[in-house]
Formats: sequence, structure tokens, C-alpha cells
Amino acid sequence: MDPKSRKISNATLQQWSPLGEAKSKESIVQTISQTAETLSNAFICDQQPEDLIYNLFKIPNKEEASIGKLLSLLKNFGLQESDPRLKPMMQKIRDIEQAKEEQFKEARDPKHWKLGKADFQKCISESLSLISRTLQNDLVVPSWTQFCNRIKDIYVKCKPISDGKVADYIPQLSRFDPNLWGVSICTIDGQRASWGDSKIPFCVQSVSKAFNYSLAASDLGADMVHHFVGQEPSGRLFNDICLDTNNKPHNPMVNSGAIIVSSLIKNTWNMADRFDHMLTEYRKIAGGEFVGFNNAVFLSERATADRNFALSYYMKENKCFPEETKNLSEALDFYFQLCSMEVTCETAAVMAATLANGGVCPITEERCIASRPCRDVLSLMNSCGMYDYSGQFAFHVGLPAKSGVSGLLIVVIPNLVGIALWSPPLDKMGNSCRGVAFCKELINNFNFHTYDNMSNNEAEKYDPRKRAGEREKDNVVTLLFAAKAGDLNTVRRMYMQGTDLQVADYDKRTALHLAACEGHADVIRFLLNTAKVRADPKDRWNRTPLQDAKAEGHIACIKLLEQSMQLSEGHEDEDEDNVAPTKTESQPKTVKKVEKPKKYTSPQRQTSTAATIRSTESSSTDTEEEEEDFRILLETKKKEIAAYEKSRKPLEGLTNGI
Ligand SMILES: NC(=O)CC[C@H](N)C(=O)O
Repeated sequence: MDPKSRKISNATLQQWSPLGEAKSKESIVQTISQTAETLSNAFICDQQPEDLIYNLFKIPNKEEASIGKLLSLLKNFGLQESDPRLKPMMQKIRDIEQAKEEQFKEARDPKHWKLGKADFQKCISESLSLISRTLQNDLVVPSWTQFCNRIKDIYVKCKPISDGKVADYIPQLSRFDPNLWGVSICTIDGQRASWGDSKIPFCVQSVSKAFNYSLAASDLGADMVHHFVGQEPSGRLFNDICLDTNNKPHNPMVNSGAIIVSSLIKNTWNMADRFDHMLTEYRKIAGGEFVGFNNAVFLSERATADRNFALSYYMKENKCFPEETKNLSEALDFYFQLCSMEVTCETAAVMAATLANGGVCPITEERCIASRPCRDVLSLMNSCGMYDYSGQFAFHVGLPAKSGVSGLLIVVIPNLVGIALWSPPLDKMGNSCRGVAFCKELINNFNFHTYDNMSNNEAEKYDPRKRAGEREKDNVVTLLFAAKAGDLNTVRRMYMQGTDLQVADYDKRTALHLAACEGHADVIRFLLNTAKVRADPKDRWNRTPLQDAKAEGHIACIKLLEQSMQLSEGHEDEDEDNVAPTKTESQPKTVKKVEKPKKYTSPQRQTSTAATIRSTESSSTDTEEEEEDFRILLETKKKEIAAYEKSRKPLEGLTNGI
């Protein structure tokens, strides 16, 4: 993709204008594009990436570059200063700043950190790959600001929802304010953003089931885990006392399965080491973000867990536990501890992004979950993650998700982003009401549903992965193939969606060219009469659709194109006069004699000699009557167009209708 076509947001450009002399938007974009292009081909250019980046942020007429501007650019693409991949750079900046403060005895404004070339390059050296990718706009969501604005709109739209009830069967949970509402996102490239109550800690509760299963399966293997737990949705409430037909828990996402899965984790270790192990693993999945433990919730849940004890004794009776489980209270304590792990929305988004990223944490690039368990947990989240709402969620949202009674709901868009939603009020299935509403609205706006990406999909939803040029490129490709195939419905749909039907590919070929080449008169008629495209676009070889039609001998297409070209010539005459036609002027003008087309043989467009002869012959076989009829039709249509221009009402006859 030509780097010049990569969009740099205005916000980013605004950031840069104070770089010494006021740089025009074009010159900044030019510099970034040149840098991006060179960075993407660094291996073939003589400049080192560090030099390129230094020059990009260099302050004119000074031997310094602004590291502050670099940081604000990274921020515009969603990369946080706290990102572990930027920590070495941030540490070096602080060390240099500290040394300078000591030297100059003055506090310096961090926003405009100016560093000499050696210091600047020392700072960026350990984060070079991420910085280069960002400058090449090569992150998974290139238009970050636009994407975030759309997510924020959905967050705002869901805020007034007041359905649901805060869980109270665990007393500590019931103390949360029902108005709390937080949203955080993290892409597989570590681009992050948050809205609302995203920094307030809360317990993961059943969301832990997804990560416990992932870690157990990574450690023991899927087959071992599924010797004890099934993969079928239960269709029942998350804490129902029931087993499947094999007398096993239905799946790891309901309480029965989760209790058994947690009893499989490091079950020969002592309780303290088991807990430490899981806290460490959770923190790895979270990329070092906050993961705590809420002892009050743990104690409160343990003291009110009759249902889970009853369920566990029922499973003990059915020999569901591994033989290593000797003490049911300890087994349940461990399960309750994992449910009482504390996170924030921001943490949970990184954890969800680790699942979206195939088990590798996006902000540390550390593998935390093996690939197969990551695939398996997403399958189970897709089929069982929302309890007995899972079927409807898969239908309406079509994404892997896991909910918990604290009001947390994580959603995973594989290979793109992890989303954490938190709002305590729950529906009767135990899912966050605002969270579920957000997911439905997300699918209304983005093509994230598993089956939104079918070919010939008619829904025009936003895909944040697309670069601006790619979206246009898609339209061109779709339109030209439709015109070539004579697929008028697709051409009509794209017209209805506001696509410019005059778009051309890199050979400057348009839909009209393709339709003329293939003889699709109905498509030509629609393009000319309804979409009002220019009748005479010229491709790279200076060839018009009329010449294509004649080269291929498509008579009907020739007539339509000649008629339209003459109409527009006549129209241009009127425009040239630029005066309202007076009574005498409205008299029919003599129609210019249409030049017989010259024979066309372009190296790229060798047409068969027969077709060429046919087209030349066909234009000479027109009878005088036909030409007279044609002239009369021409004059009638000219008058109708003049009247239409005045009345701006739909024109009968000429339009193809939609
Ligand atoms: N759905 C949930 O979040 C339930 C978790 C809770 N700890 C329980 O076992 O009931």
C-alpha cells in the first residue's frame, strides 16, 4: 500500500505544527509519508531507521529532536507511555531529564523534551520496531481516533440503560453502585483506550473461568481437561446442580465445570503456591497491569456458598473430581480465590486482547496461553460463555465472550481487539445489561460478527482494520467486477450506498469501460442515466468506453454512449452560452455529425480483428430512418433534461430506475 495514501489524523498533524517553523499540513504529511515509505523499505535505503525518525522529529535549525512529539504521536495511535514495550525508552528519557535537571537546576516541561541526536537515538533504540511500525501506520487499527470515536458513541449510548439488578447472593458484590459503567479496549498491537469507570477495581468472578481453563489446558493439555469436563452448553443457569449424560460437568464456563477445572490446576501443590502461581499467570496475561485479590469478597463468597457446596458434593458423589482432590473445602476455596481476583476494565481489556492475539500478550509480546487452548477457550466462550443466553448472544453478536456476576463482560474479536465492559446490574441470566447492549450495538456498527465477513455481504459496516485507501480500493474492485459481469444489482447497491460510480482503477478504467467492453447495455444505461457518470472517461491509453464498445462490436452500447456523449456535448453548448435558452434558442439545434471511430489497437487491448471490422461495419449499417429517429429522440430528451434541471423531478424514460 502506497504509504502516501496512509491517513495521518488531523489531531496528529496538529501535534506537529509547533515543530519550529509552522509546517503546512501537506509538508508534514509528505515528511511522514517519506519516512513511512523509507522505514518500510529501510533495508534498501542508505539511511538508518534511527536517523529517519530523528530527522522526522528534528527541530528546524537546531541539532535537537522533540521526543515529546514522538510520544504524543504514539499516543494518537493508542500506545500508552506505560506500555511495557516503551518502558526502556521512557526510563532513558527520565534518566536524561534527571541528569539535565541536575545540570541546569531547572524542571523541564516533559511535553517538549528536546534531545540531541545521540540521546534521542539512544532513547528510541529499544522501541524502534514499535515506533517504526507506528510511523508506517502499520498497526492493526490505522484510523485509531475514528475507531475510538465510534466506540465512545456506543459507550455513551449504553450509559442511560437502567435495566438489571446488582448481584446480592455474594454480599460484597451488592455494594457496588449500579450506575458504574466502564469500557476499555486493547488491540493485538497494544493500542488502548478507555471510557467511564475503567480504573475502578472489581472482582473477575466467572470471567476467571475462561482464563483458568486456558491455563489448565496449557499446562495439562486439552484432552486431559476434557476427560473431566465436557464442551456442551448446559442451557441452564450458571450454578444449576446438573451434569451431562456422561455424568460430567457440561463445560468449563459454568460453575460445575469451573470448580472441576480449578481442582485440576497444580493440584499437588500447597494452597499458597497454587494461588501465587495463578496470580503470576493472571498478571502475565494482563501484561503487568493491575491484578489484585479481594479478600473480603473471597470471605463473603465462602460464607454464602451453599449452592456451590451442594453442587460440589453432588459432583463428588458422581466421581467428577480428580483423585488428587482430597478436601472439598480446599478445592472450593481455590475456586473462590480465583473468582475474587481483582482487576480493572483496563486490565481485563489487555487480558481479552491476549486471547484475541492467540495467547500472546500484546503489550509484552510474551506467550501466556498455548495456541490450542487459546483456540479452544474462544470456542467455549462462543458457545457457553454467556450461560443460557449463549445461543442468543452467538446469534445476535457472534463473538466469543465471558460474563461474570460482578458485571464484567469480556468480548474477543480474534486478531483484532479485546474489549472489557463493566457495569454491575445483571439480567436474569447473570450477564451485565449494559455490557450485552454494548455488544449488540457494536455488531450494528462494525463488521465484527463471525458471519459479517461473507463475500457479497450487502451490509456496509465499518471495518477499523481497513486503511482509507483499502476501502476505496475495495469499492473499485467490487464495482469494476460487477460492471464486467453485468451485475446490475451490485452496481445499483453501490450507487444506493453512495459509492462514486466514476471511480477508476490504476489504469483509469471505469465501470463504464468494463460494461462497454463486455456489452452490458443495461449497466451502461444505469450508469449514464441514473448515476449520471461521464460518458467519455479516458483510460491510461486515452481510450473511451465508446471506443471499447466499438472495438467489441456492441451496437446497443455504442448507441447509448453516442447518445449520451452527444447529449452532454449539446448540454455543454448550452453551458458555454451560459444563458437561459430564449424562445428562438430552444429551436432544435442541428446535431453534430458523429465522427466514425478510428480503428483502435492498443498494445494492452488487442481486440480481435473480426470484432473491429464488425464494429466499423455496424456503425455504417445505421439506416437514415434510424438516424432521424435518433435525432428526434435526442431533441426530445434534451428538452426533458432542460425541464428536469428546472423542476429537479425524476425524469421519466431516461432513468433506469433503482
Ligand atoms: N457467574 C458468576 O460470575 C458466578 C461466580 C461466582 N463465584 C459463583 O460461583 O457463583
